[in-house]
Amino acid sequence: MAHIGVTAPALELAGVGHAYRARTVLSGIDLHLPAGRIHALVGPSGCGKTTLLHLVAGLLPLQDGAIRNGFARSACMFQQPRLLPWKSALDNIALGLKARGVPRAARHAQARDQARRFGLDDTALAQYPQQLSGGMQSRVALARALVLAPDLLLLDEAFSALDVGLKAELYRQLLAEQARRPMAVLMITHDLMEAVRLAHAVWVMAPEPGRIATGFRFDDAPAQRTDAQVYARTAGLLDDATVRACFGLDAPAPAAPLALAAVGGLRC
Ligand SMILES: Nc1ncnc2c1ncn2[C@@H]1O[C@H](COP(=O)(O)OP(=O)(O)OP(=O)(O)O)[C@@H](O)[C@H]1O
Repeated sequence: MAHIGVTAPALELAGVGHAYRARTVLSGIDLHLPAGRIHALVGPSGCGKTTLLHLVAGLLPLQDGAIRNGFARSACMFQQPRLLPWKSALDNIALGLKARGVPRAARHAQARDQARRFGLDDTALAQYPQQLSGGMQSRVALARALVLAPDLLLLDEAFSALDVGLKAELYRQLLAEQARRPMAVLMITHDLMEAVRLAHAVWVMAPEPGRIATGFRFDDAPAQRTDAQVYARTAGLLDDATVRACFGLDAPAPAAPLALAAVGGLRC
């Protein structure tokens, strides 16, 4: 893997591309994610978001460009909780700690601690994944990622299968965790509003081949954002001609375009 010369902990992508056989699905992706920031990559289905995240996570070999992950500890959460069915919720949360060689009593104590912050009590922790609701399984999956105290968290459509109430709860928990212990988060989603709610920067991808078409910065703390701000900013993004083109939407109505800057957004 090629290296890029930077010193501060950051995730750096330069000119990253990928092809499946002869088909190029990603081209020329540049990204700089510093510590303590949340960046969202949004784009239509099939534009290569998961491929990009898998390249960052090292789950796919790098073909083109350079990726430098300057963070010491990374963790991932996927759309499917991917829990081990033969292990209790507690053991699932403690799995990564076990892989790191943390002794049983210590890893269970850390896992319990993390689980409590996510509203998982001892009864839930003793259960096996198939005994838990989908929402509980997602909490276990997020706790399993965060118990590792990652300084880079990769989220692949982690919340997209959840109902609105549970989404809001996991958003709160993620942001509370970030306030407690700042980490960089790279999340991919096709939900523009989720990106606007959680991220400091939203990068919008165009398809065929997948590439970053435009980006927006929101400098306020995600945890402080009100619903009204999130709705207004999402509407502002949806008013942008480049964003609309990326999602295959018609051109915006000519009347009264919403100035994104008026609701605290800046084009990157
Ligand atoms: N293993 C593979 N072999 C061949 N083509 C693949 C493979 N994985 C993904 N693709 C194709 O590459 C393109 C990008 O897929 P990818 O899953 O990265 O997109 P995505 O933006 O995450 O999509 P979605 O939002 O629907 O999950 C798609 O056209 C997909 O069909």
